[in-house]
Amino acid sequence: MVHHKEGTSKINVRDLNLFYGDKQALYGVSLDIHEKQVTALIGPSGCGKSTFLRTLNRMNDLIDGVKITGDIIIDQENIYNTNDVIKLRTKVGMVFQKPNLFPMSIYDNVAYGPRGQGVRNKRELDKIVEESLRGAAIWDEVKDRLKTSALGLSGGQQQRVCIARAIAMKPDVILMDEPTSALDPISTLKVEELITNMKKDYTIVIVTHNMQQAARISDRTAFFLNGEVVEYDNTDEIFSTPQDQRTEDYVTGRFG
Ligand SMILES: Nc1ncnc2c1ncn2[C@@H]1O[C@H](COP(=O)(O)OP(=O)(O)OP(=O)(O)O)[C@@H](O)[C@H]1O
Repeated sequence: MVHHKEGTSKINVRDLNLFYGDKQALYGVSLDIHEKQVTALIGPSGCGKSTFLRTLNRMNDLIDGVKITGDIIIDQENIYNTNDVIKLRTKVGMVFQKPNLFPMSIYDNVAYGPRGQGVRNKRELDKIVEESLRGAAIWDEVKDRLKTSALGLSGGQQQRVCIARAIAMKPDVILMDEPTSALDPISTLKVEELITNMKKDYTIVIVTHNMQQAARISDRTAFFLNGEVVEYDNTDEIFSTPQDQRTEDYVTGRFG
């Protein structure tokens, strides 16, 4: 018998199909993502991991000709039934593959979202900026240069400021699309440590090409192939005793 890790489900995906025009990219995806866990999405290039990740905060809405069927329920609410996409993206934040800070100061980057939501009080903004940078384990490195350009930081530091910028919006869920693929090994380790610490406060879904990374940091892993979820289970199970031959072939490096 398989013992599933404890956890309350935060996101329920049911029979999700996604089409880019005539081309179907996701086929009948159903899975539950658990609260305050790290869920990793793995699979070969082009299998639909990023597409799936982006459905969770409706980032695909921005692409012409996308059609989606099925349900994604977050906290009992079908996210495709709401008109308030801004609120959804506040609750479900995102960190991209390459750090994408704005050409402004570190402080202004982190304060950008809260200011947009109407926070004007300097004391309050200072507090949010400090808490967010602390939450992203970068405060000590930047506290003396908050007013300098964020683009002067190293790539690894910039990625942690991107995480701080996501945290500043007080999200429940943080989506990360290969957040360490542009980073050197030491920065990668720092971001992995950070993700591990963040799961006490956030539900994290991460796309990664790095299987060691999925094994190190995630609680659950979904293996995607050709737009389908082949297997979804506790990460330990996926890497030690996968049920499907295709999962085994992939995690042992026989293809991909
Ligand atoms: N904007 C788009 N328009 C049309 N097709 C797209 C678009 N974005 C992705 N696709 C196609 O959808 C499929 C899934 O792509 P997706 O980027 O989700 O895969 P992935 O598993 O994240 O790949 P990778 O690991 O290389 O990032 C691919 O066939 C891709 O070519």
